[in-house]
Amino acid sequence: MYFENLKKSIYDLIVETSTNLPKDVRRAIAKATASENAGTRSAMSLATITQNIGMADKEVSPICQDTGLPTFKIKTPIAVNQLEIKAAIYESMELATKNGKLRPNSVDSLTGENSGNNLGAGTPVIKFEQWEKDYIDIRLILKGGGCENKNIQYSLPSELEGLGRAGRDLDGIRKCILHSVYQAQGQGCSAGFIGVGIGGDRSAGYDLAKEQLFRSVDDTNDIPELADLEDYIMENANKLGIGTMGFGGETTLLGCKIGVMNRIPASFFVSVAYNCWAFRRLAISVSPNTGEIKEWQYQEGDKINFKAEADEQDEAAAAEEVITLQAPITEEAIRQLKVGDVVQINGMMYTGRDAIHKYLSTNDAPIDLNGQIIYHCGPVMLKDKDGNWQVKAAGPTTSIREEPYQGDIMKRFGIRAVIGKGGMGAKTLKALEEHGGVYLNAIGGAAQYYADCIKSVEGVDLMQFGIPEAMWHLKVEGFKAVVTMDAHGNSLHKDIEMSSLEKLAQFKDRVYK
Ligand SMILES: O=C(O)C[C@H](O)C(=O)O
Ligand code: SF4
Repeated sequence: MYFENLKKSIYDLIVETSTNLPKDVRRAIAKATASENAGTRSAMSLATITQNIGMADKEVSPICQDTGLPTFKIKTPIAVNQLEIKAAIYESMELATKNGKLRPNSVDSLTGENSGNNLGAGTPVIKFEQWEKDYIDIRLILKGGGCENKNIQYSLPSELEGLGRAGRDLDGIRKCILHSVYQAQGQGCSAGFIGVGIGGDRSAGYDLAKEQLFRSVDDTNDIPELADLEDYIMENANKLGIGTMGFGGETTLLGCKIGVMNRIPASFFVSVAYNCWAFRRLAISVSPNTGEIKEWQYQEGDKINFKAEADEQDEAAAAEEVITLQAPITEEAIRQLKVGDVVQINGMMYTGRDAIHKYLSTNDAPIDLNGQIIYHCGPVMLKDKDGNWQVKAAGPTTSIREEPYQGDIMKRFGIRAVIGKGGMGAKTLKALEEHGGVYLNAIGGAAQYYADCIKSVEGVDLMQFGIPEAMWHLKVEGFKAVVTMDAHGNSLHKDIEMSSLEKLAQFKDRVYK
């Protein structure tokens, strides 16, 4: 019975972590929502984010389609069999994947093959420790790829853009942390949380940074200097004006936790783990006798329940300014759009992310893409009992990874719009101008919100790349996004990057002696 109970406990932990955002994280998001000015793109994004959290609660479905690299941290009393816990984790992971609570996310690094069940070399990550207490503590974090790609490690001393020299002292550490928030821009689905590790070697430094993400958002650091630095960062990183999704705005950072360990004389690392707003981490205390859950962690304080429905008044006000796009779209219609416009899409869109872009750069498209829309998205899909595909979660992925291919592919196939998040670079911007195309920024992490806009799955191509990477043909209604790069050479991402760099430079002067 112990093993069956243990499996159930771990399964419940996985499902709750993927679908139900912790209370401390909800409070931080609610606070950001209250501080954002009404009518701005950031306020609109936060409204979608909170609605998405409410929808995930209601549907018991993934908050974000990227259920990340599941990482378990486990503490066991001396006599507990750790191999049994590992076996229970593997079985629960497989079941959670089969039930659409996790996206199949484990990919062979050499062949690109998706294992389909979230198991494979190095996945999930499981770390054990022993302790003297009489219960098992199991912590789980589901950290997505977009924010993981924005982690950064500094080796001091270092020259930092906007901030100048960062030396081997508390002030140098301060500069690194501010810089880490700047360099992430909106790409890690800001507003984000950061865990910082000072010291260690390169791997221990990142481990320490990630360990900080297991602290409660509302706790206070035991080390007074670091408690002060955490407050300083929270106050000042929010002056960078990056805002939700990098649209500009008041809140860029939702939490900052800093840990320290010794180093060796020659090395001085500051490692930063960036986590998106979809900060999914929970923990349980489990009985070593029965395998049952004794207690859930991170449950202090009030729980904010966000509504799963849009506010009707807000909707009506927003609808007045929304431009409707229906694919196939003409070049003329695209050239009329400008940065800042809010669009809603009705009709077809086709998913394409890393594998598809690489494929299309040397192969023909499986369908006619002329005038069509590409959506940078790797959804969670499940087959229902009649054999039809159902979309379980479908938010955008970080677009910048497609920068080497995007412009050429748009021109070659006549694609008029791409939807993603975080923006793209100079090469794509130039192609948009030459060819007549737009980049549409969707709200990162809003996987339930967008899944709801998808009315049917009309087909799928290139399934050999696995579920997240295949080309899904989706029929959508009222799919909202913001034009952040237009056909006139304008890019909101470029503008925010420049203005935030200027703001970053205000923090150049020494603060700590
Ligand atoms: O893989 C994804 O679906 C999204 C990823 O987490 C990202 O932020 O780009
Ligand atoms: S899409 Fe955004 S919210 Fe989802 S895992 Fe990636 S960074 Fe996080």
